[in-house]
Amino acid sequence: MDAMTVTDPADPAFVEARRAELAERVGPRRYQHSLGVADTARELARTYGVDGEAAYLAGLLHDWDKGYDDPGILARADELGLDLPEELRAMPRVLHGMTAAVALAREFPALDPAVLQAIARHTVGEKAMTSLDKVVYIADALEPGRSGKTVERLRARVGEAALDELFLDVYAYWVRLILERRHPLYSRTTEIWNSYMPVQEVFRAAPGADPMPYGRP
Ligand SMILES: Nc1ncnc2c1ncn2[C@@H]1O[C@H](COP(=O)(O)OP(=O)(O)O)[C@@H](O)[C@H]1O
Repeated sequence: MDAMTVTDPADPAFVEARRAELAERVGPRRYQHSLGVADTARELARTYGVDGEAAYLAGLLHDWDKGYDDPGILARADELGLDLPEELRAMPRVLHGMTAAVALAREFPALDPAVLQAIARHTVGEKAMTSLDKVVYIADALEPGRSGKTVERLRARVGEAALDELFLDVYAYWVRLILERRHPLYSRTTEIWNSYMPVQEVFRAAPGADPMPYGRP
């Protein structure tokens, strides 16, 4: 029997079947990246008390739809019935996680919704990310194939920093990269970032203080 015909996630052969299929869906570099994200997600899961097998599977499948080019991913989104705002239609590179989650749910209905959600959220994130979502998001940036000083500094924080802190550090790193590359930034990114910020303490001046202490020439 062809290994790829194993479609039940409860079957121990399911992961191997999807690995084989992924190797045909994406190029060799992207396949290696996916294996790296899967392994890194499993390690992060162990460190931060998350389900390791769910993390591995979400990491393995996060780039399931990365083989499509820009017109291809838009056609895929339409075929899957995703209702995309104009802004996202103009940013086809951010769509592959969202389409993958919907496509995988359709093809493998028994797949854990928590795994699908982590896949959907791995590119632009979301408010109220679960620990599994965060682990996959971080693993995407820190897998062994990624290099650079900032990546190394972030990697060194694994296990030292709390998961929430590490997630925000990686998120901030990605946003900086997008700005440095002069790429457009998805408008919800600010809203998502702000949702993780603590409520700011409001500074109140003493009664009778100069109302414009910083504004006077
Ligand atoms: N908030 C964002 N706004 C706009 N583009 C983004 C945002 N986050 C990620 N991207 C871009 O989406 C693309 C895919 O990112 P990602 O899914 O993290 O990579 P990969 O799937 O290759 O591991 C990249 O070009 C990245 O810069």
